[in-house]
Amino acid sequence: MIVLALNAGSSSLKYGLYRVDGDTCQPLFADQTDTPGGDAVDAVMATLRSRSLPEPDAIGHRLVHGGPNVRTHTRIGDEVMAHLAEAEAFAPLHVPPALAMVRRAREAFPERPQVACFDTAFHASLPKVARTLPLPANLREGGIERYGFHGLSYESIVRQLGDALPPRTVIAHLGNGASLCAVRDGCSIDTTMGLTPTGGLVMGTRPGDLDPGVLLYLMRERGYDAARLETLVDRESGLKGLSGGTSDMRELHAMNDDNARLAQDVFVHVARKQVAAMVASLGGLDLLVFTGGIGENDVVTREAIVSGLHWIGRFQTRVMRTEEDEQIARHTQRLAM
Ligand SMILES: Nc1ncnc2c1ncn2[C@@H]1O[C@H](COP(=O)(O)OP(=O)(O)O)[C@@H](O)[C@H]1O
Ligand SMILES: CC(=O)OP(=O)(O)O
Ligand SMILES: [Mg+2]
Repeated sequence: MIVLALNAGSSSLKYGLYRVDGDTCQPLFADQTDTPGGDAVDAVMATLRSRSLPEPDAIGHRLVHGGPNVRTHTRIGDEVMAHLAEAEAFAPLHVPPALAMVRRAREAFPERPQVACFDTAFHASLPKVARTLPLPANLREGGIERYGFHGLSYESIVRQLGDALPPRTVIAHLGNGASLCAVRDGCSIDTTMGLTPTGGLVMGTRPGDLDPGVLLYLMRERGYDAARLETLVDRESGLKGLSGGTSDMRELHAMNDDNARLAQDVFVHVARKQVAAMVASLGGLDLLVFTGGIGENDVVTREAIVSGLHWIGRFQTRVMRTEEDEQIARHTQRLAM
């Protein structure tokens, strides 16, 4: 089966065409553009056709959030579309452009199966104590809890490791968005992101964990409303806010500037501290895996994080390529059959 995998992230659309047959997933073409959204589906199809690549038999979409009601990868029908519309509110940076792509792909290929693959699915195994946010029951019952994200990336690392996966692993997905996952015996038992992909580590444009009092202060004393706060925490904070310019780690390394240095130092400080938190949840550490654009390519940042963790004792470190798109293709083939 030929599968088109569409991975709409916060800052890019990555996509790949795969021939999936049982356990083998052969890449035929992969590329990325910087504008996820409905129009991107037509642009991707034009590129594939211009290269005389085969037409997809099925299309798989990465959805960062499925809301409280959809937490397993699933074939897309009208009922799922209604749940996805609800999920927009939980991840306004990611879900609206991804959903626009689902709508356009369903319109363009009404007869071909479409599959939604969720970042939240891998974290369905979170124990109650890790899932629960310390809020009153009426809010918790409304689905306000820790969902966790980057699940397709974590799944792909667990799959690639296979029998080499030790009992206690921390996976660090460090890209534009960044999070950590504590994996015990192949299952997520803790993770740094929460209800939305804004929490946890310092990211390209998101702050990660922030004293909630900061938001209250900004509302009360500085007149920020919800829309202004959303822009602040989704687009203006993190590495970009700290450096006063770029969210791109490569550019930060190349700059000779105090704020650029501060941005890198805070990124490393928080990542190191949160790795230690994941180790505490696991009760020890056998393997630390780095993945994502920064995790895979940035030896300086990796070494800065690991050099502050030697007190943990003996553990292995590995750098692995995230295969989110292959993971989407595999699920799509399985669910489209
Ligand atoms: N060689 C490199 N050194 C340092 N950072 C890198 C390198 N290559 C990529 N990056 C960083 O990876 C980040 C993008 O990660 P990526 O996983 O591609 O993002 P996305 O979340 O959009 O999928 C950017 O901050 C970029 O600067
Ligand atoms: C969940 C998330 O932050 O995704 P990305 O890293 O693709 O922005
Ligand atoms: Mg990504």
